[in-house]
Order: sequence, then structure tokens, then C-alpha cells
Amino acid sequence: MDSTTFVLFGATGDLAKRKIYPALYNLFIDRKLVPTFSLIGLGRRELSDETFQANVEQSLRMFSRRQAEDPVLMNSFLSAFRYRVLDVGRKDDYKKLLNQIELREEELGISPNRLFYLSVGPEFFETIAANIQESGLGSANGWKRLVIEKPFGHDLQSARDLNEKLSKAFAEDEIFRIDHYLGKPMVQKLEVLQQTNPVLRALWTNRYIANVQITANETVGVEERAGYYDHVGAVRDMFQNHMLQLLMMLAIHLPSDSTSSENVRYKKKKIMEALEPLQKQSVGANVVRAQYTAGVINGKPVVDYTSEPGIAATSMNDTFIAAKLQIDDFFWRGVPFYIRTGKRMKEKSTRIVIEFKGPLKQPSSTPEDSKVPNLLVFEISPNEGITLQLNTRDPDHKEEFKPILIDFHSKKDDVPEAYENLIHDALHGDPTFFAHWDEVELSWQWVQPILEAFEENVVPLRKYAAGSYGPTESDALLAEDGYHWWFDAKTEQDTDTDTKEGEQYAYHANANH
Ligand SMILES: NC(=O)C1=CN([C@@H]2O[C@H](COP(=O)(O)OP(=O)(O)OC[C@H]3O[C@@H](n4cnc5c(N)ncnc54)[C@H](OP(=O)(O)O)[C@@H]3O)[C@@H](O)[C@H]2O)C=CC1
Ligand SMILES: O=C1O[C@H](COP(=O)(O)O)[C@@H](O)[C@H](O)[C@H]1O
Repeated sequence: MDSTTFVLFGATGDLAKRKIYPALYNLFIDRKLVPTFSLIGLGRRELSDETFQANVEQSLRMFSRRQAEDPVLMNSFLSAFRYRVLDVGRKDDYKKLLNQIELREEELGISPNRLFYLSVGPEFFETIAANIQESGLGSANGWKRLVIEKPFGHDLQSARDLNEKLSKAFAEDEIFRIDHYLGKPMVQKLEVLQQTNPVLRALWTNRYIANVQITANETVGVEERAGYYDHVGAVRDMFQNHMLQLLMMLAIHLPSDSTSSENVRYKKKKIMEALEPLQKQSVGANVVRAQYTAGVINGKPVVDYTSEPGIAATSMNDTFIAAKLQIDDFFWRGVPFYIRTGKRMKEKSTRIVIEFKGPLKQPSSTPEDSKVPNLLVFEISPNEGITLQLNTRDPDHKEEFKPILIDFHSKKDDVPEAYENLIHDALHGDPTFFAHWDEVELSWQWVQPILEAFEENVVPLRKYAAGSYGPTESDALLAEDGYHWWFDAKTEQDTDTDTKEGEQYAYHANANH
């Protein structure tokens, strides 16, 4: 890693405290930061360097996955942190910042490599990029990078406008668009698993795969983000970015001899280009839009969406979306991809289930429910694991089959946070797990008819009880094709407990209704 100055806009904000500082601390503990690493935090409020460092330390105690107890390590880490006041719209502040960065670079004897991390509201992205360029902050004799948080636009046109403005100050290969799902360790493993395992490579086609199910369910509701969430809904908050990224990562076929970022990005773009487009009129047949009503989660009653603080009683916002997508290419033609994501669901889980074709022929005396298809399940979070469901003979009833699970689960503490991976890659200039503009643009393009259909209420807003697996219409989406959602039966019994190492659990048909 090159010597770097990490220029953090929004250093006093929530994301910085909960994700960015803990990620940097863990990279430091793992010796993945250079000794001359330097961070300059920016915000409007007046803070001394000491107060800023104390705030960072406090956030580590609250949010780091590692103990932040060793004072020597802590002081060594914090000594890299400085704070400066900057108001995004005040040009003078950028000039002052440039002087301060140059002084610090000189003091540390480091090259002017600068990573600008925009952890501020999206309304500031264009202004900051333009001011970085105008002030000369981005013209030093080193590299410059722009790390940008979501949301990247509100629809296709606004995303294009934003990209055009950013492109005036930063080249595409200098822009690192964060999609934190791409930083999740299991998502990062998908390409390697496929590439290094001929067994999986051989199976990754419509010849063997019946359908793919991608789920990201959350138990939380809108929380304190009513102002943001009520304007975006599940379709913009999760589907356009995280869910479509998961689809791309799962569906790409990479050459066995190369995992270059160009390759990954090229293949992801090809997947998006091959996605069968929806027309506004056909959205209703392929997409389910829903909002939660009151219910019970983990034994606690929760209110309906429109009774949440800050949400209008008449809100038609979607808190759940399920969709059926088809990739029209050689490998995936005819394989439906079902995607669902929602708030206030029964369990917190992000997983991909691959259901294979051809349930086994069984003796006629076998009860129906002993038939199971082979499943390959990638548990992405909060638990990380891979499970393969196979059939074997039931030792107690020899004429019947019995599913067995070949199971691998990581220990939770061993798994780095998504932001650790992403910040590490951005510092190294590796763009593989960041969203390229082509993917972002194609995602918005695919989603645009859905946004319009929702806006015009062409698609009915369904309801689901908080604490369920979503509306019945989401189950019907699969039932029409003869499938059903698979879920982890263990969470039926206890949504709070993590799967313990070596513990067996089964995947069952969705028992929602
Ligand atoms: N929080 C989260 O979990 C997630 C956040 N994001 C994205 O990250 C970004 C930051 O979110 P979050 O940290 O939650 O937001 P916060 O509202 O908590 O923080 C906003 C930050 O912006 C600074 N700021 C606001 N106005 C100005 C201004 N005019 N000039 C300079 N600085 C300003 C604030 O500092 P000060 O008040 O001192 O000026 C503060 O540090 C957003 O784009 C959000 O969408 C993405 C995923 C998750
Ligand atoms: O980007 C977002 O993601 C979170 C869910 O992330 P996860 O890592 O906990 O699965 C979601 O709660 C939030 O609404 C959204 O903006």
C-alpha cells in the first residue's frame, strides 16, 4: 500500500463512527495500514484534534469487532488522526485544507496520494468533487481517488447527471462507488468458489439449475431514517443496488485463468445487458410491492409502517419488494432468478439459494415430503456459510430418502466487516468490489419501469404482517412456476440464535401462510 492521506468528509457522522473508524482500526491491528497512514477528518463543527481522537476512540469501543483496550496500540492508531473544519460549500475551506494536507505530507515525508471519502449526504457529492478539482486538492503529483457512498442517484436520469458531474473532476478508474454488499466476505468469495472448483463451474448452467433465490431480509423497520426511506423504499434502498449486485456476482462466468477486475466488471456488465427488460405494463406480473402492517418480531409487538415516527399515514412507500428476473444468455436462459428484500421480516438473513433440477425418482411408496431437490445455499449474513443439501437413504426407513446437509460455517469473529474489505481495496486501488458506472447505469435502467409503475400505482401495494416472510403474492410469484421460497427451518424456532458450528439445520418450503 502506498503512503496515503485519507481525507474524510463527514468525519463527525454516523457512518464514520459505526463503520469507517472500526474498519480502519481493524486494518491497523492486522498491519494492513502503512505506518505513515494519515487521516484528516472534516465537518462543520469545531473540534480540536484531541477531541476528535477521543471521539474516534469512543466509537471503536462501541462498534469495533475487536477489543480496543490496549492503550499503546490505541494511541499509535489515533496519532494518525487530525481534524479540520470545512463547510462543503465554502471554497476558502478547501484552500486551507490543501495547505494543511501539504504541511502534513511534508511532516510525514510522504507522497501526495489522496483518498477523498465522501461520507456525507448525496446532495453534497457534486459540490465536493468540483471543489476538490478547483482548489487544486486533486492536482498533486500523486494519485487521487474518490470513494463515494450510496445513494448514487434517485433514478436513471439523476444518476446520469451525477456521474457526468463527478467525471469532470475524477476519471472512472479514480471513482470507487461503495456498495457494502460487495464487501461482504461471502460475496467476495463467490467468484473464487466458482473459479477454483470445477464441480461448481460444471453445474453453473441452466442444464442443472432450476432457479436461483436471492433474499435479503431484515427485522428492523424504518428506524430513525423516515425522511430518507419514505422517498426511496425497498426498490431504491436495497434492490437497485445491493440485490442486483448479488445477482451479478452469482451469475457471472469467469475464465478459469483470470480474475482481473476488468474481467469481473466486463462479465457483470454482460449479465446486466442480458437481463430481460420489463415494460411498465408487465411490472405487475413480475414484481410484488408491499408494505408492513403491525405484527410481532422476536416476541415484541411492532407498529405498522404508517405509524412509524415521521411516516405519513397515507404513505404508499414499499418496504418489501420481490421480483422474478430472467437472464437471456447461453448459461441462464430459462432459469428464473427470484429476488426479495424487506424490512420487518421474520428473520435477519441475506442468502442465496440455488435449487437444482430433477428431484430424484423415488419408489411409489415413498411419502411425498421425503422428496427434496439438491440445494446449494450461500449464507451471506449475519452468519456466513455454505450448505449443500443432498439426498441419502434413511437408515430407519430404508425405502425412503433423507436429506443430508454438507455444511461449512465461519466463526463470526473471524469474518471481517464489509467496510474493512472495501477500505482496504480502495487504499490499494483495487476496484473489483466497487460498482462500475456501467453496472450502476444498467441497474437504474432495468429498475426505471418499476419506479414508474410504483409511482403511477400501476402495481398494487400489498400488505404483510411484520414478523412474516412477506405478502402471499411473493409466494405466488414462485408458485406460478412450481417453486417456493426456501428458508432455514431453524429460524422458525429461534430467530435470535446464530447457527452454531457443526449444527445441522434443514431448508424447508416457506411456511409463511
Ligand atoms: N449511516 C449509515 O449507516 C449509512 C450511511 N450511508 C451514506 O453515508 C453518507 C453519510 O451518512 P451518515 O454518516 O449516516 O450521515 P450523518 O448525517 O450522520 O453525517 C453527516 C456528516 O456530514 C457532515 N456535514 C453535513 N453538512 C455538511 C456541510 N455543509 N459541510 C460539511 N460537512 C457537512 C456532518 O458533519 P457536521 O455536522 O459536523 O458538519 C456529518 O459529519 C450518506 O451519503 C448516507 O447515505 C450509506 C450506508 C449506510
Ligand atoms: O444499505 C443498506 O443496507 C442495510 C442492510 O445492510 P446489512 O449489511 O445489515 O444487510 C439496510 O438496513 C439499509 O436500509 C440500507 O440503506
